[in-house]
Amino acid sequence: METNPTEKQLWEEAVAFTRDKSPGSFDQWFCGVQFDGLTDGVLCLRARNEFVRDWVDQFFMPTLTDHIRSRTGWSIQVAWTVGGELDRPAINPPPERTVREDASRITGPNWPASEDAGPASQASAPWSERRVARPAVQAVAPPLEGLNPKYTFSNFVIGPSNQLAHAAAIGAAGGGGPRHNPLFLCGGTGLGKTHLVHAVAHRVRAERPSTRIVYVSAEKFVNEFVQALQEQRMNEFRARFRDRCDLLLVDDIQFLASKTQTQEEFFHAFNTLHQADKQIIVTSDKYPQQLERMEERLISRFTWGLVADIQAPELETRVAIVRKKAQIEGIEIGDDVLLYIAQVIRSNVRELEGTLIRLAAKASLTSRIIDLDFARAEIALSSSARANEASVEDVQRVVCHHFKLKSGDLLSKDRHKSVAFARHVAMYLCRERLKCSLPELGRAFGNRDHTTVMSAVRKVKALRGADPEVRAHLEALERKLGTVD
Ligand SMILES: Nc1ncnc2c1ncn2[C@@H]1O[C@H](COP(=O)(O)OP(=O)(O)OP(=O)(O)O)[C@@H](O)[C@H]1O
Repeated sequence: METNPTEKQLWEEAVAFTRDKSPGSFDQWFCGVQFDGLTDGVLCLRARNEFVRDWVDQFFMPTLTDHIRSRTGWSIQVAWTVGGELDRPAINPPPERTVREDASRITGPNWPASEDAGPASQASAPWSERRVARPAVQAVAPPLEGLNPKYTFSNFVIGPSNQLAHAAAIGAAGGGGPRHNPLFLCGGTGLGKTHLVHAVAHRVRAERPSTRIVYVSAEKFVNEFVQALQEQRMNEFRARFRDRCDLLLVDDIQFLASKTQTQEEFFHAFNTLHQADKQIIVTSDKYPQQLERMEERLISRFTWGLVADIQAPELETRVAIVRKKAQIEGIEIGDDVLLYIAQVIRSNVRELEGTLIRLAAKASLTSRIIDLDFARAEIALSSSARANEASVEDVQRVVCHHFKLKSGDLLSKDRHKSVAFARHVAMYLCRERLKCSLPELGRAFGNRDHTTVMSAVRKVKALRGADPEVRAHLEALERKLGTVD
């Protein structure tokens, strides 16, 4: 097919732009792709086989078509032809390379080591055969944005508080045991939900590298959806979350609250994947039934598989977690100090970890060893310093983070139960800890009357005595604000 030079130029620019991001892997795949033209926003490409088409489509096309779109303003659709001779491949294959060399070339920061390159016996095959030999390329999982390399199953400490969630995650990763679909992981902040989701992704990438994994936070899902709507790229968006996905991992689903259109879109993606028996894992800070401003049909789907909760870890698990983190970070610390940290920080693993890292940093700066006296003094110091330095804004920020609200929610007119509760808690904490006057607090919380503040403070004080859940929230918040006792 003859191509207009300008269009060809656009293609070449987009190729160069995309190639820059990961030249090794790009070359590996694009020697199996040919440009057949770009007309009226339709990009015609030919792929050597379906495997190459699917891979390129999923991992390179979004960047490539985005680039053309940004240069032209066109909405780009890709039309693939599969098979036939490629007389003008996008990248010319280098004539003399061994498979092992090729594999080491595609090993970048996000790529597994070259032992994934496939059998050495292939090294003697000609490039033209090797480049389409599935094992050589299939053994390398594509990059997956946002995964923490330390969040693996082997770095996860199992205890009574999380063993169900852990076993279910192993099952969802295909590691034996029952597989539940969807798997809904829920629990308070910093208890390891994201860690388990990343661990599933790492395990699947290592064991079944051709699995197409999509990992997003619910917030990112919303943003991508809105952007796709604005730019009229819904087909592409739907393809990403429905057709080109074998494993969907969505963190913090509670973020979809009130976003009805996004919920609708997520509902359809969920159904498509579920019907095709594609694994879905969702995390949330609440049980499905407690999700507010979420469509009923979505809530009911979340309960189709397994709802596995994670509770705050018990003392033994906390000690084991601090020990594991110390090993991972290479921090020398005695058992008595481990126990002390685990005793004073009770509700949140993220905080446990933060305390350990802070102690290690301070010890190294002051050339001290981390003994019990040092740990006691430092933890007390940082607690009171945090308490003294706290301002109304700090309290509001910590409360928003704890209850997963947006920063403006506490000052808004939103009277929804969960927002109002968080607002009352924040007012209570400011009054108790910072000794602010009632009118001062009224002003700081969206110009409310001082009587509103007074009744909020009274209400929370009463609930603290009567309701263990409220007490647990307050204790967690106070620890975050600096009272570790
Ligand atoms: N059982 C565990 N073993 C080892 N590390 C853990 C465990 N549980 C939590 N962690 C660690 O605690 C930190 C917080 O965990 P994570 O981010 O997974 O929490 P989360 O439940 O997703 O919290 P949030 O709801 O705030 O996003 C991470 O560094 C994680 O590695």
